[in-house]
Amino acid sequence: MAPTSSADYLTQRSQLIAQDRSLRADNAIAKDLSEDERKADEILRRIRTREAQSVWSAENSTKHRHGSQQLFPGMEFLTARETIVETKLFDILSKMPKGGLLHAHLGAMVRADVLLELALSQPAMHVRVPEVISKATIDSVLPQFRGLPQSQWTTNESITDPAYVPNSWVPMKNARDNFSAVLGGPEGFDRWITSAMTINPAEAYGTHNSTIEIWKKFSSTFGVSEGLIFFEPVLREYIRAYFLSSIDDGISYLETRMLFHAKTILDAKGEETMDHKGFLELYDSVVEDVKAKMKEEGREDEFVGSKVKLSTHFKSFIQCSLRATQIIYTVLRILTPEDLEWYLEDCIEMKKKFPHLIAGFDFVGHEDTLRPLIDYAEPLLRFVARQKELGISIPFMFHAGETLGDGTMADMNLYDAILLGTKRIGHGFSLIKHPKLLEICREREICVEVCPISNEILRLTGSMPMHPLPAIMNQGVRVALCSDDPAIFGNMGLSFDFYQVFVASEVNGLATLRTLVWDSIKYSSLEGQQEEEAFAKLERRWPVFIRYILDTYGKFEA
Ligand SMILES: O=c1[nH]cnc2c1ncn2[C@@H]1O[C@H](CO)[C@@H](O)[C@H]1O
Repeated sequence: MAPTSSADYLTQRSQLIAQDRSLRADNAIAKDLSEDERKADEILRRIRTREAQSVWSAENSTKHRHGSQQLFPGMEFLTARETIVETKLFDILSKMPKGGLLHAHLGAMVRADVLLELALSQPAMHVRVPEVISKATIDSVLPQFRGLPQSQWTTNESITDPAYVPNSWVPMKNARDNFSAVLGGPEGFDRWITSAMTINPAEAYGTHNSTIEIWKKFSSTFGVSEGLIFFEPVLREYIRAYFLSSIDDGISYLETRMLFHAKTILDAKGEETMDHKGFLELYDSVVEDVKAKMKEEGREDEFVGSKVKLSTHFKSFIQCSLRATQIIYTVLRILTPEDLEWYLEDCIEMKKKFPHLIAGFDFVGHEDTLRPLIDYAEPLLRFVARQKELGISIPFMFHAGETLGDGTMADMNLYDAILLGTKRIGHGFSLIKHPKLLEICREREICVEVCPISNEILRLTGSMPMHPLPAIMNQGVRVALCSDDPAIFGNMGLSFDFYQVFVASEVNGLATLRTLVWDSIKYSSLEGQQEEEAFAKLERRWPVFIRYILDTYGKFEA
């Protein structure tokens, strides 16, 4: 009905806004904030408004060094990063307990400098290149690393000496120590390797500014880092560093995608003997180590999955089945459907051996250019039937719709993911184009693992204000924010992704943050007592976070 007075108009306006937002997951929580949370919400909003002016406005743009010439909230992350870390809002978000990280690729979870240090401590680690490294080749030639068996260790000195024999192995430490002074010496070596394992703003926003081009660079980083990571002594410390740095950012539960494409990993002797079972044992033992360390430090609330104390005779059985499920078994979408069979069988075997560790199954790799899900429908349907027979459950957690396409193979993956019964959707960037799928996701609570910074760096969006996330959230689809490949993008932890999302929408408030955090546990693989434990830990930590906001910023930002 047309409004009859200005009071009536305002009432109708409020109703219309409320209706429009009624589907949002944070809607109920927004009405249910405690007094302290309401104050914290006001502070957050005020800081956001002030920093939009004091930090992210045109007046500051001249200070700005790389990439885009303009500053604005939610702008290109690689250009904005050093500014973000100085803001009050970032300080607050970095203190927030984040819940779970549900979309993360193991091969890209530890900072390049930390990985380099871990690898350098191993005398077995060698490097080789197809050409001598010089000013002319350093920008195009990529190194290959490998932990060699002792019988194959070399005493070669340098990969920058003109006498270097192409493709011969050089101990990594020698290659670094003797890296030519013209190329910056040992620090030049570190810079070279780091830039081969990360994406910089000149690439993302200049030379590789399209999804196809940036994916070439992105894929090449994995080729360099895998030789450093997948060597048992490094891998063990790498996983530990991944857990501890995540915990430091307030992440208390990790559901990690591990690529099981290679059938073996190098053991401590440099031999290819560590099979998938060996890898899962190693992962498990690091989980236990980290849990023990957190317990020792009285920080059990910061990491989920500690063994539950039970006094019944079921104790040992229940302890064993109650540890956190943590690994999503992934393969590359280059496999033929025939080759996939071996992996599906292997995945079932691993699930039987490590019921607490295997949380799901997924395909990885560039959706725009590699095989679509429909190619695998038959073996996947048999896989589901096999699980029923065996009484086990390995839900699909498919990457789907990580694309700008409309009706393309990658976009169509969304239909297959949903028909195949996916529990969550990885990325779902193109989901917003599909009204029926949005409705299904909302009704079946298929949570979308949204990776905002990844999407921006891989050029699906120019900046956060252009990202479909607000539209997805307004449609009532459940979301978990995720970092995807932070070692490559520089968005370590989850604080950066939360930051970019929070500044890019005026609707977002404390209730949004709370909902995203709680949903990251609700839509994780945690169930029953473990899920309750995770929520209980969050309930204890959240008020400490709210107190921090009030105590640190309450006076100044009132
Ligand atoms: O966002 C992504 N979409 C699809 N595949 C990915 C993404 N991030 C990483 N990988 C793929 O995962 C493997 C390492 O586990 C790499 O092959 C990489 O291409």
